[in-house]
Amino acid sequence: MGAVPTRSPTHEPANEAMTTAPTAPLPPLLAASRGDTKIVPVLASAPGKAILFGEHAVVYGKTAIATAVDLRSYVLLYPTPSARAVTIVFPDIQFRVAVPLESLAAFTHAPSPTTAPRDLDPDRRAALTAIIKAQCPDVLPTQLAAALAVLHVLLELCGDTVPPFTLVLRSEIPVGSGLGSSASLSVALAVAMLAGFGVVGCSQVEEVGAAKRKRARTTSEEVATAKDDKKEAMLRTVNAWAFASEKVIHGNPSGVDNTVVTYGGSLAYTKGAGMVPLTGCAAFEFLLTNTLVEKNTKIQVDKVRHRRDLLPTVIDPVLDAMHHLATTAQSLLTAETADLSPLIHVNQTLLAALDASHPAIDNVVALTSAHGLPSKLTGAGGGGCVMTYVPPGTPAETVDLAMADLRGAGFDTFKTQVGGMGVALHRVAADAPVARVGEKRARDDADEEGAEVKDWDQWMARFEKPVGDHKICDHLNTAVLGAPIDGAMVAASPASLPRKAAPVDVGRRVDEPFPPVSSDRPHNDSAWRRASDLDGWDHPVDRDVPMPMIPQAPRRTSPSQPPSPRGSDAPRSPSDAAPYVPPQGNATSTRPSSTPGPSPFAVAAAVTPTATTARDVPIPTPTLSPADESMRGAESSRTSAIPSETPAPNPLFVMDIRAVTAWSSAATVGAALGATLLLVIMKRYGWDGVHSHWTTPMPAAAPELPPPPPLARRESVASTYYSPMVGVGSLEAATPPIDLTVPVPPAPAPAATTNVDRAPRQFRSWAAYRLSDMPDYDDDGSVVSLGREFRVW
Ligand SMILES: Nc1ncnc2c1ncn2[C@@H]1O[C@H](COP(=O)(O)OP(=O)(O)O)[C@@H](O)[C@H]1O
Ligand SMILES: C[C@@](O)(CCOP(=O)(O)O)CC(=O)O
Repeated sequence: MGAVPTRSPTHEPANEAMTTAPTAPLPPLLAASRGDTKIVPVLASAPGKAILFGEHAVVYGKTAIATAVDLRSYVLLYPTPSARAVTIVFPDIQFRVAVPLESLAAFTHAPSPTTAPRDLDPDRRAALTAIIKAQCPDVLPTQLAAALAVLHVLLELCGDTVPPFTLVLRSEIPVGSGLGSSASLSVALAVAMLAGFGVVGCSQVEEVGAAKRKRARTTSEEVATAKDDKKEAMLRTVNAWAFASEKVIHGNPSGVDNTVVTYGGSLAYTKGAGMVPLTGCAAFEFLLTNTLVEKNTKIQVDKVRHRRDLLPTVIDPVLDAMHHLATTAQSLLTAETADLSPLIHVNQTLLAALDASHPAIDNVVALTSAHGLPSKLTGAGGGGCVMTYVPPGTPAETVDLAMADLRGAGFDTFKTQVGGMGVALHRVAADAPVARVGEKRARDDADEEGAEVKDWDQWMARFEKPVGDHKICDHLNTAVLGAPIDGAMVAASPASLPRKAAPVDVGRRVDEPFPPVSSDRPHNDSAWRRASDLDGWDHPVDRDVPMPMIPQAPRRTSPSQPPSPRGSDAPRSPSDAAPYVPPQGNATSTRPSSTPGPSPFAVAAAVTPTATTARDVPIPTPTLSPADESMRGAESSRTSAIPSETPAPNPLFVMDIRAVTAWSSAATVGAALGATLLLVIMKRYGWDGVHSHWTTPMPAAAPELPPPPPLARRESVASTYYSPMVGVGSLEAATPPIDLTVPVPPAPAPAATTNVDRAPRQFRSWAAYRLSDMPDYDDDGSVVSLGREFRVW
């Protein structure tokens, strides 16, 4: 199937444009209301993202391909007139600060809602940091960065007339793992602020409603054009403000993250040239695996920049190659049976050349390659998440086996699809306490506002609580008001919404169902504690009610180092920095007593017959330049989530790796030659998987290969790959030995050979997402979708 472009192919570079000139005519609401700024309660959300191709290269003007993913951040904003403060609450990273309004009054400047948000200059950054530290002396850099982003956006919008309000952010996106938690925060924050202060939202809703009424009298094309213009203007505004927030957190982001998070779907993005929505291209499934290794985007980007400065003639061609991969992928994505496997594989290799990978990432790549599924890091790398491409026609069992192996190795993994809803506003269902008062506007008199605050505070307590594996919106019982993906912000909302509306899936073709999506989702593994246990945490409700625990992914901890809050990217002193130690093959450690025992996946993996384990996979000891050394010293803790005995069920892969290892050792050259000879013989006798083991799983019948020896007992499921670098979150894989007395089952049938040409097409087409297929309003005016993809929660 070919591409089906449905709208103007290239959008202007909103990120850059908005930094210099106004791009969207905005109501002069704030200027008019200076001294009397009001805020409307808002719940907004934005997705996470995955970069499929071109991370890092995109910083240097190369093209990247990115997609929204189905994990979201939610920002709740509501007035708190009695507080005389701006209260910022980040439950995911255990932070809460109440900034007195008086301290913000010093920032006298004209608000800029009708122009571009400015960058946060160093002086203001220092001043705002001092204000936050005056309230929270122990604030961590992670917390500080996010709080600064909020205050910067706020001051740019309001100048010195900041009203008292509370802002709460909850996220399903693991913090700092390459899935765009900061971009999602920034976009949700931007739209919540812009809508809360009336810059976008209400008036546009009315105009969209008017467009609907006009529709009977005008051609649908005219209406669509008018709506598209409004939608585009709003999205550009949100994107520009989100970019300003991203810059506060990261310094010099390329803009790809906030753009894809704002618009949703998938797109090709080139800094300075804008983005091209990828419509009409083949959908495909992929896995996201969290290595649970903390990474820091800024440090990763600095590291690549440093390497490029050192070796420009070497690194520039690498970046060019990444660009070509991205543009090739862009074309291939429109092909009926495109197989992106080689591109994924090469991109990962190039990222490793930039020193953006990590042993834990390499391990995920190895584990999935053993099943014929190519993987690459996604985002900044150095930890974080890995995306695994599932080529069209891959048997479901292959994916399941790969996922079981990944989980058995201690990684978080889940299935997802490219594309998804961008930024959105939500409406609370009718029977929720907040819905009753939510219809009041901030222009209500003081008494009514008092009642409103009370209810919002109750609801905020709900918003803060963990929700386990459920979506936050399920927990909150809200509905999406409008999803401005390629579209307008908000449509007319119904008078009342059902408690939990049935999903509206506007993009799905009935004859091509989605592949099943795992209910297993990553979540923030922030340590939820009793509210009263948190320093400086003045939770208004449920103070003494124990907060339910989110099931924790096992954190790897070094016995010598105390655990620290997740997400900290606090710089550490060089003396704290442990040297980079190569993997200890026989290292054992113990799982912390609080850590749950091995998961069913671990046991399942343990009984999988396997001749070798992931421990045998060599991890090269890096040769570091002095500059790299110092960079590593300054880097946040890097921990390994790699267990010692992860089954590697594809013997060929293991053999391959061993051959490489052997070649690296003069003493085992003979073994390497023997292994090579064996491969050549196997190739000679018709096994053409030799050259492409990473794209083609082992054939069903491979009589040449002896069955792997049974595994009757597994000594441990985790150990250390290399010692933790420094401080926070330096957690080591640990588990007590597991006594497996269960009989060893027969070897599972190997996965069938993948043949994309013959494989039935199982993945639906994105053509269903075309704007022209987009649903419009229901007759009763209650349909609220304007996006390319839309659902009611
Ligand atoms: N749920 C959250 N609550 C508060 N701040 C967050 C949250 N998620 C992300 N952040 C902010 O974003 C930063 C992580 O951004 P980044 O390193 O780019 O990771 P990612 O790859 O997930 O975007 C954190 O240090 C924090 O400042
Ligand atoms: C490395 C980079 O290309 C992507 C970073 O993504 P993330 O912050 O890891 O989600 C940086 C950028 O594009 O600004």
